[in-house]
Amino acid sequence: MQTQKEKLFSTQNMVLIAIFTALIVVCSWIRVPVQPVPFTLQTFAVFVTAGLLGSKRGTISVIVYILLGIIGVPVFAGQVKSGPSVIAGPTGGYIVGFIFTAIVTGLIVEKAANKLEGVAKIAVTALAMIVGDVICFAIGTIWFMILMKNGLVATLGLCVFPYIIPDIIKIIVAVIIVDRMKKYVRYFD
Ligand SMILES: O=C(O)CCCC[C@@H]1SC[C@@H]2NC(=O)N[C@@H]21
Repeated sequence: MQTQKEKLFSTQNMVLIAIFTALIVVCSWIRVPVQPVPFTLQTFAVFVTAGLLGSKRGTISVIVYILLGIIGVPVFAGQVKSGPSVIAGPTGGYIVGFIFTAIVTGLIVEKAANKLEGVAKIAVTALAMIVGDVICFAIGTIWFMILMKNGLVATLGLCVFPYIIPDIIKIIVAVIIVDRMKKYVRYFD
């Protein structure tokens, strides 16, 4: 009988975690490098990862992604693309926020959405991603304000407003992908 820990770190789960870490890396490279905050597909990747793998495995994928960046692999999207200085920089709050996005989105999907069917399941999956995104933006914005000594309104103009419509589109696409792909990943649960 496998313990919870052995199950979480089974070979299948390690492979899944590696695949989804790679997805986050690739989605970080797909970016429009505007300053100070680039447009990227990182949140999309975190939504899909947490939606398909759930809270624990999804969060581990995000943490592995961040650790890769911290040790120097160029996986971040900002001007400086790796190293601890990125976390300490203006977009570091979003990167830390991805961890909480994965925890919260994964938990809501596991505990609520996966127990539902049809439209209700899709609606709760979308809600899970919206809540996760709001948390990421909140941490990213507060981080940016403190670091850049900016006011709230100016920071919202730089860090939130331009990204709302793109992030809504990402959520719609992520919900469709999670809905269609869930049956393949459930095999490994
Ligand atoms: O430097 C990094 O790697 C982090 C960049 C963070 C970009 C944020 S994530 C939420 C929002 N949506 C985007 O497309 N860009 C910002």
